[in-house]
Parts: sequence; C-alpha cells; structure tokens
Amino acid sequence: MDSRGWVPATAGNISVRLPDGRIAITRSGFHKGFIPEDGVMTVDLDGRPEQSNLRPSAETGLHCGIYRRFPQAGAALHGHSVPATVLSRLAGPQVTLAGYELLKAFPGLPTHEAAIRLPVLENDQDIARLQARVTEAWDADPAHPPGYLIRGHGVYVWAEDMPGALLRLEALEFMLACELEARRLPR
Ligand SMILES: CSCCC(=O)C(=O)COP(=O)(O)O
Ligand SMILES: [Zn+2]
Repeated sequence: MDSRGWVPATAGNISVRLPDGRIAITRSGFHKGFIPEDGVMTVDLDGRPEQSNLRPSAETGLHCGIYRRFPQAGAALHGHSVPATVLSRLAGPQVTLAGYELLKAFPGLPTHEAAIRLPVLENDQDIARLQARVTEAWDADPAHPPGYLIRGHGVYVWAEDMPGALLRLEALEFMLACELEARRLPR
C-alpha cells in the first residue's frame, strides 16, 4: 500500500481476524510503510485493547464494525489514495462502478457487465457515529459491496483473508483511478 502511495504520512490502517477471534490491528500514528515489530496490537471484537498501555488505530471501531457484521471477513484495509480521496469529494451518496473487467475481483460478479454501488459516507471524527452511518448504508442496500468510501478521507475494503483484501483494494483503486480519469475527459 505504501509503495502505491495509498498511505501517505501516517494514513491508513490494517487488520486481520486471528483464529481465536481477536483482531490484530496497526497501532495509531505509525507510518504504514515502516511498521515496527511492535507496531501491531490486539483488540477484542468491540475494539477494546488487550494491552492497555498501547493505542490501537483511531479507526479500530470501523474495522471491528466490519468483523462484527461479516463473520467471513478475515482482513480489512484502509487507505487514503488520491483517487479515493478526490472521487469521494466529487461523488454523491454512492459511486457506481460499471463496465470494468476488474469488477470480477468482487464477489458475485462473474462478468464485467455487472455493477457495484460503493457507499460514500460523510466523514466524522466520532468513529462510533461514523460506524452508525456505515451500518445504515449496509442496511439500506443489501447488495452493497465489501467496501466503502469516506468523503475526503479514503477507502475501506475487506475479504476473507489478507491476500484477498489486497487484491480487492488493488482492483478498487484501479477502477477509482479510471473513474477519476474519465471525469477529466471532455464529455
Ligand atoms: C494522518 S491520517 C489521520 C488518521 C487516519 O485517517 C488514518 O487512517 C490513520 O489513523 P491511525 O490511528 O490508524 O494511525
Ligand atoms: Zn483514515
């Protein structure tokens, strides 16, 4: 993610669900391209840290929201790429991605003829309130994809495991960059 420019400064966070149900997540404030050995810690499904002297990602509540809602989710990634940030500022309540071959990286989309509606949530420093908005968007659209945008902030994506989440993020970033490029072209 760092080599792609998706986690500038200390942006972004990364988590996995451990076999015993705990969540391993990046600690807050570290550069995600230079995560030290002790730069990852564990929290429970409600985001409570096991090591009370360490601070988990400020966005732990969003990762836990994913794991609580989707029992199959095993890894979640959050980045602040230019396409995710700019498109989320230009978009309405959702971004529709249609006609891309890479849509096949998302579940249940066997052909490029399908489409996904990516929710765009208003940003909020109150993570519990932001998660409530995310939950509302999931409830409103049962066909929601395993990802969403936060306006002016970035993207979240999840999958069964870390390679799957990275693959999905890469596909999504590619399509968001294409959307941005398309908006630059004269109509
Ligand atoms: C400097 S980025 C602002 C916080 C943020 O949006 C982010 O993704 C990183 O926060 P964390 O607490 O996980 O380091
Ligand atoms: Zn962030």
